[in-house]
Amino acid sequence: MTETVLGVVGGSGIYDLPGLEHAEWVSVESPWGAPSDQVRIGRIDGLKVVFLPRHGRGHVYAPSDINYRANIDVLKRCGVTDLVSVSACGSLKEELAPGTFVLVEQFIDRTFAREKSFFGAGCVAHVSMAYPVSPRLVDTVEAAARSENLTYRRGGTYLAMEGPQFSSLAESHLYRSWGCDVIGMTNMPEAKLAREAEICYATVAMITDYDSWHPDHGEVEIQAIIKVLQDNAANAQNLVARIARDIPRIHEACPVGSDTALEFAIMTKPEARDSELVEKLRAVAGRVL
Ligand SMILES: CSC[C@H]1O[C@H](OP(=O)(O)O)[C@H](O)[C@@H]1O
Ligand SMILES: Nc1ncnc2[nH]cnc12
Repeated sequence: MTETVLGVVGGSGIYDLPGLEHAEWVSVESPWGAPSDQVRIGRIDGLKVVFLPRHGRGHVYAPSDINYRANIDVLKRCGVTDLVSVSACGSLKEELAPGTFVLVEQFIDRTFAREKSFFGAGCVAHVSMAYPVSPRLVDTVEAAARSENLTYRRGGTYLAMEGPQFSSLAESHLYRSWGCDVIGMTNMPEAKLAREAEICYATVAMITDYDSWHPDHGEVEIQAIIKVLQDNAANAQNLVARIARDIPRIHEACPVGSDTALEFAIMTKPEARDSELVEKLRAVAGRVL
């Protein structure tokens, strides 16, 4: 029996979580380097909540500069079982207007300049990413979105691009032709690393703009994005608080195996493993090492 610990990664515009009781900023060290910031640890209705601002307070890190491995490692060290990412995203569909919350189901990873795995030479592992989000966690997020009267849609594919520049018109049309629904720069490799760390993951994509494809909306403009983010920050924070109040206090087994992803994933024989890497893996993979 494992007690639920809710992790929240706050994206652009979300640098704190008001409503956390007994909250304090805590430094957590990681063998994977420096995380984006200290974590804010507190309680909501008795539940332990661990918040990490993805870009750091003051928005210090660009998407390619975020140390995703350190971030997931410190969340794991804090006991996080279930992680909700709150992310600003562009819309690739007419019906997903700015202000809509999309509960993402799938990802296409087009990032190319990031460390994407905790594993590698000396300890090789392959986990499944067929179902990257945890449906049970999304159930909780959806119920919370409904209770908060948010405009939301469950399902959708998130295209992760490298950035930091926004897409060209041709790229925007290409991603639409692939059937993608939203576009952002951060949820990969975050979702992959959460899976390797056996943490259930869900993404709340807050639509801030129509990317560059929409004939009536023109190019993406950061001022317009910031305005939508400011208008929606309270909604996002209320949503997280509701999730924290409603999520079951005992972590329920994930139907797609997020919390047991490493069970048979490690290929390298124990005697062939690199002891330094094994030591670094202690928090994320200690259960199976
Ligand atoms: C502020 S627009 C671009 C920026 O916003 C998104 O970040 P996050 O997912 O952390 O909310 C997007 O991925 C870009 O990093
Ligand atoms: N159009 C867009 N492309 C990539 N990331 C975004 N974040 C918010 N809007 C975005």
